[in-house]
Amino acid sequence: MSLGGLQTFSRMIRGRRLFAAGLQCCRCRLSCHVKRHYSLLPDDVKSLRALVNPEISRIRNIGIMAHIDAGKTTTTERMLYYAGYTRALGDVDDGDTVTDFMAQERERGITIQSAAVSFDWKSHRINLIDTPGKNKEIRQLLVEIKKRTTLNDCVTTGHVDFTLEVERALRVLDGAVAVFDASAGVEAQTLTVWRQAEKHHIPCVCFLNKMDKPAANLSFCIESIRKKLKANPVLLQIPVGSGKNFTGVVDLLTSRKLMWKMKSMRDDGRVFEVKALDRSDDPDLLQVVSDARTALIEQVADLDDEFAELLLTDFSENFDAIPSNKLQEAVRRVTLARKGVPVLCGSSLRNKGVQPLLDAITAYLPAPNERHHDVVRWYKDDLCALAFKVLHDKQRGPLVFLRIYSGTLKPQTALHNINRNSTERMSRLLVPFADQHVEIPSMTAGNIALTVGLKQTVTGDTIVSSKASAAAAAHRAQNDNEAGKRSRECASVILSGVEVPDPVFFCTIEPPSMSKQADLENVLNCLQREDPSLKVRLDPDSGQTILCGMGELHIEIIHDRIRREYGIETHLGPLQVAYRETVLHEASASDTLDRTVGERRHVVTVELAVRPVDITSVGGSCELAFTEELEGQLSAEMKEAVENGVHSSFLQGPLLGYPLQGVSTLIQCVTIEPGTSPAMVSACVSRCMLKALRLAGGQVLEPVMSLEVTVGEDHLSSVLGDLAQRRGTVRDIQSRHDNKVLLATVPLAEMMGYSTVLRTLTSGNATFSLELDTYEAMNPQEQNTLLKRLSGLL
Ligand SMILES: Nc1nc2c(ncn2[C@@H]2O[C@H](COP(=O)(O)OP(=O)(O)OP(=O)(O)O)[C@@H](O)[C@H]2O)c(=O)[nH]1
Repeated sequence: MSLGGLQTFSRMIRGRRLFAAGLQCCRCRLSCHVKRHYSLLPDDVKSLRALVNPEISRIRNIGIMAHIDAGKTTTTERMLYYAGYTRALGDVDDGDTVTDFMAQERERGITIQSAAVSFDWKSHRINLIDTPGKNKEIRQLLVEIKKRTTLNDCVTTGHVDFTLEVERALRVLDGAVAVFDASAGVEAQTLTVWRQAEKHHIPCVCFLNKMDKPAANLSFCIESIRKKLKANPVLLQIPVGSGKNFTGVVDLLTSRKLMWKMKSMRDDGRVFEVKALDRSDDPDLLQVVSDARTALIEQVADLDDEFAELLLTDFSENFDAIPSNKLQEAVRRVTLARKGVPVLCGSSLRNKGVQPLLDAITAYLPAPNERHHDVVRWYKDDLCALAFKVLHDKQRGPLVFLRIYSGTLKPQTALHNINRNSTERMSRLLVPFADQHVEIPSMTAGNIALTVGLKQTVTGDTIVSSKASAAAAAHRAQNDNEAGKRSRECASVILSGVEVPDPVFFCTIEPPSMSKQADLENVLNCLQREDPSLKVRLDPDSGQTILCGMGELHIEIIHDRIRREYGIETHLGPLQVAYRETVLHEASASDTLDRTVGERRHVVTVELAVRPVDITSVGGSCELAFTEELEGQLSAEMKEAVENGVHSSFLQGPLLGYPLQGVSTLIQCVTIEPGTSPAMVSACVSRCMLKALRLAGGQVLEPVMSLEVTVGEDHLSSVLGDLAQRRGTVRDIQSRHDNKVLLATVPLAEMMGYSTVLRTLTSGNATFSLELDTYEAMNPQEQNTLLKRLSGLL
């Protein structure tokens, strides 16, 4: 239907609304006035061992996104309870919920790691992948960090520390539930996660929680979804009563009242009454429901041509008579096409409205086979899975969470990891149930599995059944691509994992005694496999272990986990900014290495040139090339030795020993006497590189962050003044309601203590987030100061 057609249709239906309103819509449903009592639970808690592979169309892989304190954990707990997987209602305020299972989380009442939980609801399998909440973690961790002397003057990097956790969870979701505090509407953090979900084209359902609060406001929330999220809210329920008197909802699809008539404060809300609206109901409610239902039909018809056609052909006399299943099918299409988001309401804490939310998840969010995954088709029915989380269990070793995209996973089989080019044996296959795991004999496409025995797999790796299967998939991809743009390499059949940003901070980490060094190394290896954004390296000069992370909180959490989970008390050195280096000019150098080791003489001569390249055009990396002549002359072994020599020089710049960026190297001549070892070739190349880099003149690059500050107009000028002193550049100042949103870039090194300063400047009325934007050359004066400071002269 054309836009004009839709508008005409919309006008038509608006005209009808006055005519068809109120009683008529109730009358047509009088026949359904059967009072029923629903108990959605079997008497006993379900046996987890009864879990079997569900049909793919009945699987829902979903996540819950929410602003701090919106009620994500409480809602999850209610879902598990009503689905029959927990006997008692968990309470975040008592710290006994199922999904927050790490010790730190229990103690702090926060959700750091994504935990996956599987449960069944009305013959559907729901795999709930927890997307971690951010601001509360940051706030609580800051309180702890402030208590420590070493990190007193700290930098907070806002969302940056945790973006990867959320991205990782979103990557494997098919749908999401956005939980809002109905008295607050859309808040800043939801906005960030919502944008991330949009990037992954994830269909969503909105749940307006906390309808029991006196300040809960339905129309305000709907407006904020429309305005702030730029989404199209499709209201499916009308709340009955408000504040303390919120007792249930009217389902606009069926015009039935779902009422929770609680007998006491301890009533768990399992049983609720479902009753068709009738004339005995409050006339105001009848009117509101009638208007809202007509508006819903109108809105859905505007968004879905199939529904609009059905209305105009079969129900043109009475739009309101459209069967609820037809309306539901249309809402589903609208949701899957991301043209609208169904909105429901309830109060998880008061045990109202969660069962209809579960119904909505199964009714509107997509099954795994309704989502498009680019690479998966090349595998046909072969196994293709993505490792989206690695955890370490003291008894069982690494536990790898896999999202299976195609094929079947069975325990006691060898699996091939394309990213690591390694094959390893998976010993056991489990269904994840927070910190309980249930063993099962096989798992099919669309599911979330937990595996034991994969020791090399890292978060983000693609797992297939064998090397041959990966090659067959690559072959299919190659054949299918007529233009032949796709390479024959495995890269084309790797699922896109999570992009790992470069770490911006680092610090030394020391064990309490040298005897614990090996244990610490082992722990750091485990942690790196869990979290690819954590980098660990050895300082070649001091021999110290260096932790590199996304932000102070990131490093602090790692520090905390080493202590709690592995029992090692470590000492962190001061946090330092991860600078980079580049060169200013082109320069050439040559070098000869002539060394006799034992009986053997090694002689090699190298000539090479380095030059600066635009750091933005090469995405921060360095380039290496050989002259055409050399390409033909060098053996594969010697070529690799030369490459190793160059790459090791890229890791340590000549000025301060920071990694190089934006440097292009051309190997012009390599002459190697027979008997020379590859290690000597690498050593000579590294030495020659150092000469060339020194001749080319060094330049320090510093991480520049993009900063977003939300502040009241009264405090804007003081925030701007402070930013100027921090070498900040203001990009834009936008208005958001009564606040100003300041967008700027600022060197990370200048952000020490920013959260404290901002709090003081604005009397606590500002929030900010910080993300790595780019690396930029420092001006000569700043660079000199830095060089002096780092060499101890200042
Ligand atoms: N009044 C009211 N309070 C609620 C409701 N749901 C949750 N709460 C309360 O809100 C607070 C936060 O609830 P949580 O479930 O921890 O929220 P969360 O979104 O999981 O929090 P994070 O994981 O830290 O982001 C707790 O004190 C809950 O008791 C509700 O429906 N009504």
